[in-house]
Amino acid sequence: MSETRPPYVIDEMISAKAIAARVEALAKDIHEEFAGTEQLVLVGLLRGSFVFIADLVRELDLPVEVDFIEASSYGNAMESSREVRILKDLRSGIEGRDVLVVEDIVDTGHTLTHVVGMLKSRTPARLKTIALLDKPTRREVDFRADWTGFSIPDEFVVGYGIDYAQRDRNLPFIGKVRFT
Ligand SMILES: O=P(O)(O)OC[C@H]1O[C@H](OP(=O)(O)OP(=O)(O)O)[C@H](O)[C@@H]1O
Ligand SMILES: Nc1nc2[nH]cnc2c(=O)[nH]1
Repeated sequence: MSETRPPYVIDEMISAKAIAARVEALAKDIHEEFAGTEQLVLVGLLRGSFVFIADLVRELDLPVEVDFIEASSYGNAMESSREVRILKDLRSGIEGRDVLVVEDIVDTGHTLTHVVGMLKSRTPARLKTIALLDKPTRREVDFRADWTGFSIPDEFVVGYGIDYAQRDRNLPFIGKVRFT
């Protein structure tokens, strides 16, 4: 789909080392919050969170179940459609259970607002959210994750699971896209 992507370079914004240190610290917070929970359900939002959840879960010394929802609102574009489509739902029921939704980035806030609303209607015991990145200046709806890795400026970012038109998810760092 290269026709949707003009030429660009990627400038590193957050190094792989800084991400690893932050994920380790976040895992300590999660551990404190959910210590004693019988089995925490980690819900990763595909596709962007797959790297973050993989690193986070390996830092958690808790009984966890891992499940996924696939949500999409950007397609191959750089602007949100504001219409969140659920392409894949959870396999497990979450009624009466503790749930942590794991997201890569909160931008307009539409994706997590939609997903949290949907999951709350299933009456979990506790539902919390964690996002690696937050772009607070872009918010269009009132949403705040319970834990955030890094607050970043209004730049279009890629790497560590996050794509530009399905590319660059495999970069080990977070970088900003700069058109050339
Ligand atoms: O706060 P918002 O403006 O709603 O944006 C955040 C969402 O946008 C991206 O998803 P995308 O729709 O690109 O799907 P993907 O995760 O499969 O790349 C990202 O992974 C978040 O889920
Ligand atoms: N790739 C990418 N997807 C997003 N979705 C919402 N914000 C962003 C961003 O900065 N980069």
